[in-house]
Amino acid sequence: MKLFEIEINSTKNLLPKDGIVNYYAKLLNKAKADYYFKTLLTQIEWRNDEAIIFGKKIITKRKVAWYGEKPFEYTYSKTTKLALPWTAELLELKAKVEKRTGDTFNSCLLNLYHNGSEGMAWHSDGEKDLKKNGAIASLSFGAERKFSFKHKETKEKVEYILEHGSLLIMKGKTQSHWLHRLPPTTKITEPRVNLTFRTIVNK
Ligand SMILES: O=C(O)CCC(=O)C(=O)O
Ligand SMILES: [Fe+2]
Repeated sequence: MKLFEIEINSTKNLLPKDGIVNYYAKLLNKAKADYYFKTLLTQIEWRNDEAIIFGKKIITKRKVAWYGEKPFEYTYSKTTKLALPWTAELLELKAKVEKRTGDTFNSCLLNLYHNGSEGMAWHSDGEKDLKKNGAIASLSFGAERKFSFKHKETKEKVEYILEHGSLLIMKGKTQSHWLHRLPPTTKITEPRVNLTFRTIVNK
């Protein structure tokens, strides 16, 4: 009975319409999630992100990194990044995610939020470098944070807590119809690392 419930929960669509989002609370057990969290914090080449917003260059407190199977260029918020080669740990995590989802990925964007004051504003990940309607697999480590979706036309909202060691998949038409964000919060003082595995189309 328990197994059956877990099965249903993990494959259920969290969105009511216009896209597909699945959540797996425990892709990794606590010990494995702790191990990857610690390793990623020290091993990844974290850099402050630059973005051009309303024509002004800003440097975010949040840190980012971009890895992939080739030195892909990835452009968003009018800035371009060149992917670093996979690390052993990122390849292990990619394999786990691919096994669970049945999708394949060739790159990963990583975000480090030092505490709840750092977040990410409403956006969708439909940049033209990304495969159209391709799955995006989001792995979370560290502090539990709220993650919100907002429908672009109806403004309908859906919110979930992303747990340590969890996997969230966004696929189908999700990016065309929904925005998502990581809201800032004064309640969280601990860091969080997020990995989004993506598919960049070859140019
Ligand atoms: O940190 C998160 O959970 C989301 C990150 C995100 O939306 C992105 O990198 O595009
Ligand atoms: Fe995103």
